[in-house]
Amino acid sequence: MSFFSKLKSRLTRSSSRLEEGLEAIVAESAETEAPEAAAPEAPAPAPSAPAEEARKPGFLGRLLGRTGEEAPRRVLDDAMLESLEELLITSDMGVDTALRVTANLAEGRMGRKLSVPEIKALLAAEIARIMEPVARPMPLYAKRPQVVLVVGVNGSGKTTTIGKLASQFRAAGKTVVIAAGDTFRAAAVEQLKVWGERAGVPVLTAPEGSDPASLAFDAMTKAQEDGADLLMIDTAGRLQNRADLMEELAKIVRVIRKKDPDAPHNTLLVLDATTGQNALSQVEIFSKIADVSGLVMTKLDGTAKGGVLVALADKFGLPIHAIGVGEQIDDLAPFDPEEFARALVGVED
Ligand SMILES: Nc1nc2c(ncn2[C@@H]2O[C@H](COP(=O)(O)OP(=O)(O)OP(=O)(O)O)[C@@H](O)[C@H]2O)c(=O)[nH]1
Repeated sequence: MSFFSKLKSRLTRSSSRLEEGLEAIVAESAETEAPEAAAPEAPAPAPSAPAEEARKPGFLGRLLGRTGEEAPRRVLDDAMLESLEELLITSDMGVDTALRVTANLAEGRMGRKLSVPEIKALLAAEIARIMEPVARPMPLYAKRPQVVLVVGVNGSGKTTTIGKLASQFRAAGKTVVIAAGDTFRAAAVEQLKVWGERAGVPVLTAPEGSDPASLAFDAMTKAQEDGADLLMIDTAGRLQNRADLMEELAKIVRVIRKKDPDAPHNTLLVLDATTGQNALSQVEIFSKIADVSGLVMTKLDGTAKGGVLVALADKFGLPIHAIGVGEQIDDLAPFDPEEFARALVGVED
C-alpha cells in the first residue's frame, strides 16, 4: 500500500466528515438533473457496477472536478461560503484559517457553479499551499553531536517519536545516543529503554528523581566521547507547574551549552493530533518555555482532527518535520503537504 493510501485510510474520519458536509452543502440548493439530488430522501437503486464505472472520469478530470454532466452543482454565493467556513471550522481548522481558506477558494469564483469534486480539489490545493512552506525534514548539521531536545506534554508521543527517529537515523548510518531526561517518572524511563533497544541505540538514564540537567551533561559528555552524530534528549512534560518546567528546560540548555554554545541545535515539540485545537495552545505555551524549532505531529492515524495541522501551519509557520501514523517503529513519515491535503479532504486517487 502506498503511503498516500495508508494516510488516506487513516484520515478517513476527517475526510468522510468533510465529504458528507460538502455533499450536504451542495445538495442544499443544487442545480442538477441528477435524480438523487432531486429526491434526496428516496434511496436510489444501487447502480450496476459497469454503469458506475462508465461514469467514473479520468484522473485529471476528477482532480479538476469534471465528473460528468450529472454531478450536482451549487452556485457559489455568500450563503454557500458561510456554510463552507462552518464546515472547515468544525474540521478543526480554526476560525482564522477556515476564513482564509474559503476566501481564497472564493476569489474569482463567486457566481460559478461548483460540484463536490471541484470544491474538494480547490480545498486540497488551498490547504497544500498553506502546508507547503512548513513541510521540512529536521535539518541535519555537520555538528557532532547534533543535540535534539524533545519537548511536549506527557502522553503526546515523545518517547515513541524519539524511538522512531533514532531508528531512522540509525538506518541512515548515524550514531545516536538518547538521554532519558524525564527522571521523575520511572515508567517513562523504562519505556524509553524499550524503544532504545528496538532502535538499537543506547539510552542513558539517571536515578529516579535526580537532576535532568546533570543527566543531560553526562549524556553530552558520552556523546562527544563516542563521536556520536546525534544526541536526543527526552524531557518532562508536566505543564501543571509551568514555572518549574521552564526552569528545568532552561537548566538543561544552560548545562549542555557549557559543552557546545550552539546546542540544542533542534528543539522538537511533539504534539498529539487527536487533541485538536488544544495543540494550538500547546505550541503557544512551549514556544514561551523553549525555543521550539520544529514540530512532530503524532497519532494522525484514526483521528478526525487532522485539520488542526492546517491551523498550526497557518498560525505559527513552524516546520512540521514528521508525522506519526501508528505505534510501530516504522510509523513515522515525512510530512507531504499534497498527500496530506488530498487525504484530509478525500480527493480520490
Ligand atoms: N496511534 C498512534 N499512537 C501513538 C503514536 N505516537 C505515540 N502513540 C501512542 O501514544 C501513547 C503515548 O506515547 P508516548 O511516546 O509514551 O508519549 P510520551 O509523550 O512519551 O508520554 P509520557 O511517557 O507519558 O511522557 C503510547 O501508547 C504510544 O503508543 C502515533 O503516531 N499513532
